[in-house]
Amino acid sequence: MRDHESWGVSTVSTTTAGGAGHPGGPLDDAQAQLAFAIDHLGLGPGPHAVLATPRRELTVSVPVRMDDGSTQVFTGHRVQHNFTRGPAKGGVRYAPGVDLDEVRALAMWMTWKCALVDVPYGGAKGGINIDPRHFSEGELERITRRYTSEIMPLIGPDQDIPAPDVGTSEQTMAWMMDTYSVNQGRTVLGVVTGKPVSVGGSLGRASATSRGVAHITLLALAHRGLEPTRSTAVVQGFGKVGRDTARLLAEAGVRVIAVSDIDGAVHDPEGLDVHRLARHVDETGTVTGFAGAEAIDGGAMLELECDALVPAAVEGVLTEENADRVRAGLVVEGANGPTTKAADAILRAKGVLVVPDILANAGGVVVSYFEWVQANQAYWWTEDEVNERLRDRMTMAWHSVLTYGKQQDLSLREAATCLAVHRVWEAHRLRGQYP
Ligand SMILES: NC(=O)C1=CN([C@@H]2O[C@H](COP(=O)(O)OP(=O)(O)OC[C@H]3O[C@@H](n4cnc5c(N)ncnc54)[C@H](OP(=O)(O)O)[C@@H]3O)[C@@H](O)[C@H]2O)C=CC1
Ligand SMILES: O=C(O)CCC(=O)C(=O)O
Repeated sequence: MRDHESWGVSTVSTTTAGGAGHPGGPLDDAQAQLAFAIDHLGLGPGPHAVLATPRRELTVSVPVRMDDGSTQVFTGHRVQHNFTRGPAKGGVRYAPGVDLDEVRALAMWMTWKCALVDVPYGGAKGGINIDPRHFSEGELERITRRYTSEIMPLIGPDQDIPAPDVGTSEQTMAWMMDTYSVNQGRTVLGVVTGKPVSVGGSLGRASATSRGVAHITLLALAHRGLEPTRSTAVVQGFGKVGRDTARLLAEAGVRVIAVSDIDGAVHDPEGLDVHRLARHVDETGTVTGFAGAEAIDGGAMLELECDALVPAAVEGVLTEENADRVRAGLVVEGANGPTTKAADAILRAKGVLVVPDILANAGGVVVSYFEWVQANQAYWWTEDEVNERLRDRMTMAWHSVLTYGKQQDLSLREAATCLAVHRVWEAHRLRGQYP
């Protein structure tokens, strides 16, 4: 691994970095989950301080020439929470309001997620505070290339491997891979995952997160004694995760009664025709206005009676304010951090089974791992091979969380976090990295 000091990358001290974050914000919640696991596992203040603190953080200015000739300077971040089990891994987010605390929380969740599904990575996340909808394709390309250049000291196929997240795409990853490769003077396919298949992406990666979410939803429904064809689902978000989750659930026979995007929600108690809805979104850019469905408020949609509610958009949508009105039997977290700590407690008290993000949406990073393995070996698997191996990993993770939760009388979130923290700390201990 390159010496980050020699690249001028700032490091962080345990006293300043990775604190509690905004009260009630994602970092606050992530830190509370870690504190619970540390306590439950009987690990002391030393392990707690190590795991509460990102190993590296980099904040960069991204100056970019706009189409009108002006120059704008954006702020980007890359946080590596942990890389004790392997290179850091995690997505890059382009969204308004992205800040260091949000990226810190998302990076910590990546560490637990990778450990839980036992891929040999640590956790990282990156982001730029922009609304990508307000920029042309050319501007997005220039923003991406400059951001990649600025975080270059941190990333690399053995160091930190970015992937798509909210507001980024396969195309973003192709630009990142190209920028990195041009600087190295050779093509480095393994530097990012979630690339287009024609430039070293994996078959099955585009729908992998959704495939994992749908598979876990079906396992959770079965756990509750529910047949897919007698079940209903509501999906928030119709992007890379939500859209295929809705499709795959519908293909499994689940009645998807409502979906939403940032513009609003559409509802049909008889079940939406998800394929027709996807065509409508391709034509109009939004789920709203879908013929034959009732338009409803996106917030009200979260309170519809259903068997499985799948928040697959942004964090902090199930809160102290609305959790008591949730009428779903299950919440399956397609998004990262959609349920606040307060909401989690309310849902648990109501008997709602919450399948946590680090389990439910881990399919993306599982197939990112497969993509990295394939790219490093320059040998490509069939889509069926990818999907089958993904399914096995997700099933294994589900059963291990369920079993540990039952044994220890823990919620699924508590069980998943404890299992993951235990694995990460075990790696620290075996490597001799403990205070
Ligand atoms: N992509 C991946 O592989 C993985 C993603 N995740 C997580 O899944 C979540 C979604 O990511 P992804 O699908 O990639 O992101 P996308 O940017 O592809 O899609 C986000 C979707 O959420 C919608 N949205 C945004 N804000 C709201 C809101 N307030 N109410 C309802 N819908 C909203 C967007 O609407 P609109 O289309 O109108 O903009 C869009 O449909 C994030 O939490 C991400 O971290 C987790 C694991 C892997
Ligand atoms: O595919 C990856 O590497 C990470 C995806 C991601 O950002 C996530 O799981 O939250």
